Amino acid sequence: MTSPPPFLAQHLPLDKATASRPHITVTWAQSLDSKIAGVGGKRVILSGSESMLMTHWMRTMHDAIMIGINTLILDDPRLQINLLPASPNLRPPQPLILDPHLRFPPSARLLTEYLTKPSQRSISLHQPWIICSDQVSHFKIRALEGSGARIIPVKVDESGRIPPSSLPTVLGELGLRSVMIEGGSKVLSQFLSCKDKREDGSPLVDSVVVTVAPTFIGDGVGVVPEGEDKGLPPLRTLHTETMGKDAVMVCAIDI
Ligand SMILES: NC(=O)C1=CN([C@@H]2O[C@H](COP(=O)(O)OP(=O)(O)OC[C@H]3O[C@@H](n4cnc5c(N)ncnc54)[C@H](OP(=O)(O)O)[C@@H]3O)[C@@H](O)[C@H]2O)C=CC1
Ligand SMILES: Nc1nc(O)c(N)c(N[C@@H]2O[C@H](COP(=O)(O)O)[C@@H](O)[C@H]2O)n1
Repeated sequence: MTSPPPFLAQHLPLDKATASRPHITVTWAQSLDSKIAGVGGKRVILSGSESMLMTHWMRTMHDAIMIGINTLILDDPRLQINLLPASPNLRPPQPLILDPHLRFPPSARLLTEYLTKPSQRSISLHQPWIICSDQVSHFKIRALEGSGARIIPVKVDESGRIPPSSLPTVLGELGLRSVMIEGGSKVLSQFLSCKDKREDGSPLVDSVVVTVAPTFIGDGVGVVPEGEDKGLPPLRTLHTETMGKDAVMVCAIDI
């Protein structure tokens, strides 16, 4: 595959995205029993080669990619596009980590690769940007900045959470026109269940892309955390594609 799967371009209207109305895609890979990881958050490779390649295409189509701090700690991901053909026109997205308390370990691959391969900066490696609570101490912020990450303090609600509905503003201020939210479970469920609409009346999340792998995990991490499956919105299927052994669904929130 030398260009993105046509259904992605067709059903993710990223060309319409602007900094004042960034496109928000929520995406994950799950088993038939709705799990995204094994016991204790052990990473499981669910996507086959075809759907994983599709995920890398989707990464390069977005300005940014966002994960929760637990996923960063458990998976130590690179969030790269190494499965795509080498091309100066294809860039990985800007990594954003949702990390209210600054638990980000300086040993994370996202940071160490950025620091140790300076020739690849701005080409294939981005400085990790960490979105934290504005209640975090300046001392903690300076320490992590000193390790090489960019820290972005934002307003939190009474429970210390960054309200999902504030994401479009945060993205706009950072000059990012689109984000692909890749997980994990807590992040996915919060963004999917956010009932606040955008200023134009549209749902917060524009696109939902789910890879379903024909496998059962059993005990493990669900798509939504246990007990938090209330208030999830109805979805409308825009497209289903078979990719190797997997099924990929593109949906929109139906409100
Ligand atoms: N199959 C797949 O496609 C994917 C699977 N995964 C899997 O998901 C698992 C991790 O999921 P999970 O444990 O739910 O963790 P997450 O990766 O969702 O991270 C959760 C943490 O992120 C912070 N956070 C989340 N939402 C907010 C918010 N609104 N405001 C502020 N902070 C927020 C909190 O940090 P704090 O606790 O500090 O408050 C929270 O505990 C891993 O096992 C990973 O392998 C991950 C991505 C994709
Ligand atoms: N699309 C997809 N399929 C799977 O089977 C997965 N386990 C994931 N996980 C997500 O990808 C991140 C790791 O990606 P890299 O190895 O860095 O490319 C992981 O942290 C999850 O966000 N995704």
